[in-house]
Amino acid sequence: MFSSDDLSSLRWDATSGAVEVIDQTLLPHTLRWVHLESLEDYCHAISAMQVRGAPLIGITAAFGLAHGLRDDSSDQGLAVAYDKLLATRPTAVNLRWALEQVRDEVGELMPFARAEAAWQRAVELRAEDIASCARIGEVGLPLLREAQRGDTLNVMTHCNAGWLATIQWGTALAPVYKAVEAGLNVHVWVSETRPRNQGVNLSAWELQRAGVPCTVVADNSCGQLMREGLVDCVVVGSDRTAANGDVCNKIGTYLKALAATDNNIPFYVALPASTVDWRCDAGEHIPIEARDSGEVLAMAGVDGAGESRQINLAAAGTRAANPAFDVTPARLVSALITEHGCCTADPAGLQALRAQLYDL
Ligand SMILES: CSC[C@@H](O)[C@@H](O)C(=O)COP(=O)(O)O
Repeated sequence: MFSSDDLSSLRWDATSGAVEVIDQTLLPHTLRWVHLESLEDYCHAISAMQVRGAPLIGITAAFGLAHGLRDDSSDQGLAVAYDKLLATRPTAVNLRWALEQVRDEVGELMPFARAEAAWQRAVELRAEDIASCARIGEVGLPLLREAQRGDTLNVMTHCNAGWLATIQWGTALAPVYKAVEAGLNVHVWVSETRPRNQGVNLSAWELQRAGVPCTVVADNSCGQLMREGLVDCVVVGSDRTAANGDVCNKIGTYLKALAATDNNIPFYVALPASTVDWRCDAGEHIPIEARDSGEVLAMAGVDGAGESRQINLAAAGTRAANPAFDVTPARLVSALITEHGCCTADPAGLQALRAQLYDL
């Protein structure tokens, strides 16, 4: 029996040791679960973005490392699987964090005991992620209440930081789901998030599925909506937040933060503590993934008959650049919403969070 309920992005079967994930490259048109049966399957799922979103990337990698240890639990097997998984995507720090959690758990064990211990740790990390995200929702809810100016609470989000990007609840969307649960009249502006379209393909899909009213807009529309007073607050997730409060997130986040600041609109970043990179003192040191230019020059979707199609947008030979993330300076972030409470996005706020985490 697979572990999870309906609204979960990764499920596992305790008896067979199988793991399944939703293939997010097929959404919103097709909901298909794929079995991950080898270390290579896990690496492919992360690098091809069948799974994506910082927390989900981390949990998937944790299960991947456990799977790799089933095949080779020697020191060398552990190192090889760790390195292969770590190389799948560069920006989301949860990948390294989750791999370290598993490696630290099993590294000192005899090889024969490693695979099972790694599996147990991956299962725990999955459960912890669900609890953290639910808590992020609770911590963020009062901020959303405070931001609401009319009958409807209008939240803007970017990319997908909902349950598809985590296991359940999400980060940025967790307070939204909690607000709906609390009976607030919520509407979400979903920016499409070119070039991979996580907003229109994933956030709109999961919000609609949950019955939350939402409207997709082109990325370029967001500043104008803010100027017109149609946005009460912006909430986004993060792939890596530096110890000074600089926030790295999906490309386009920075522009939203600038527009929000210019319009006196709160700009919140929701993230689990595992997304803070304590070894990184400032955003400029965060590696920004450069993805294939084809993602900018072509668009995928389905035609009127429901057939998958990829269409070219540009003339042959057109050059494109595709930085997948940007860094929003801490000064543009109203607050960080974590499972441990809210903190200011500055060295003091992060230091206080760290002290809470490590009992300093
Ligand atoms: C809870 S997810 C926060 C971020 O990981 C999310 O906003 C994002 O940027 C995801 O990027 P992606 O390239 O789709 O993995």
